[in-house]
Amino acid sequence: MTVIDIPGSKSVTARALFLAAAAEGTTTLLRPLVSDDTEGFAEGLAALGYAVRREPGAWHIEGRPAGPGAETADVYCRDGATTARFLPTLAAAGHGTYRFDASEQMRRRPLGPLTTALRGLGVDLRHGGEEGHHPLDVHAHGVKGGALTLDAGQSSQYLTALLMLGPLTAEGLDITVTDLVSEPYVEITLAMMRSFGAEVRREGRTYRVAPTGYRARTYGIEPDASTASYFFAAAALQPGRSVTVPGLGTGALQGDLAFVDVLRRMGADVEIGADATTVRSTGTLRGLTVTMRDISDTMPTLAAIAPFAEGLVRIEDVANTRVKECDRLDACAENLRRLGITVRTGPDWIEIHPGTPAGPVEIATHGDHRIVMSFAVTALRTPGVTFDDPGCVKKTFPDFHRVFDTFVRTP
Ligand SMILES: O=C(O)C1=C[C@@H](OP(=O)(O)O)[C@@H](O)[C@H](O)C1
Ligand SMILES: C=C(OP(=O)(O)O)C(=O)O
Repeated sequence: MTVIDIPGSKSVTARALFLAAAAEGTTTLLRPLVSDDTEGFAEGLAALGYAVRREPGAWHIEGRPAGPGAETADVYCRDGATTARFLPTLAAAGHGTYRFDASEQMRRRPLGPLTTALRGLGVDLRHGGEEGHHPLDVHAHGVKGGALTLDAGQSSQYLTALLMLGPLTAEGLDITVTDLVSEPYVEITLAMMRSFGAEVRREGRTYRVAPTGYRARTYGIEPDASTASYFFAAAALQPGRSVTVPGLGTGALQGDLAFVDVLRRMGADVEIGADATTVRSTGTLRGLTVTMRDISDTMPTLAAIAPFAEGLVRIEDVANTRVKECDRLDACAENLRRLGITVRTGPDWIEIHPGTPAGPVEIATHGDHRIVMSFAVTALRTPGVTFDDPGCVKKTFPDFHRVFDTFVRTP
């Protein structure tokens, strides 16, 4: 059995950075993810005037409950949607003038429901280009709070940003949600807000957040469950193999651990313990129809092993994967077809037929880390797979290729 240590969760690290920056006191984050997304977040905080000290294995953040220390700042959010959506929301609670911009792809990704909600709360927010997209100018003068309605049907990150803003408002926030994708990510947000001292409760479709502020603490970041999916899939795909990921067990915050339930339905042997998860191949991989609305970051992982299943794999309710680092439904279909696999797609679904992928093929990554990491799993049983941009894994896992190669070579 191979044991793999997976780096820290991107989602947990990003939330922890926000909460630490907003808290009273100094927070230490243990085992934060060190990657383009989270370094971009930390550098964004530093540009806003927060004191962030990064040591190997521990990041220290001095909280500023009144908001950014800088009166003006230019913040580049790189390719990270958590950075691009959470940081302008944090800055809105302070006093100053801040400009936010992001990569070309992040400029294309939507944030209109979030900017509309912030304006509804009285935030003076202007778009430098297209409405509902980066770049943004935030003229911050504190947020009074109140009630708002939000459509989070395209991204749960709008709701997460506003929930985390709630304790920093003068009167608290009531957020009523009309639609919501990726709901388990909101559960991560609620759990982490509470562990930094916030009071938040849910009544039906309404989240009520009290104006408590946050308290600093020492916080341990759990391993990234989406990253773990590549190793779980690789074990399920190869007869005789198994993998154990420590630090992700029944108490894990991240919904993406439920990817192992998909592998179990396909025939893998799965054991979720108190503090570790193990996946073993049984030599069988069945087709299935599965909704991935809650865990759509693992859609490419499943698509990449789908041809090896005995029957059709149909993945449903994943429309929002079209507005991620690339259009992931199209990118998966394009690359599977290059490998000779029959694929059909619709607005929010993909169907992958059984077949034997055949190289040599260069995978078109579209700069998307998950396309690389997913098709690296396909490559385990497909000679001749290469990538046009293998380095784009740096977004969430700069060391992916080395760690994955070691995993492949360790029996
Ligand atoms: O809140 C988060 O940390 C995330 C939420 C999800 O996004 P959407 O809510 O946009 O689906 C997920 O895809 C992303 O990788 C991280
Ligand atoms: C969609 C992703 O990232 P984000 O939305 O945080 O940029 C991802 O990591 O797959």
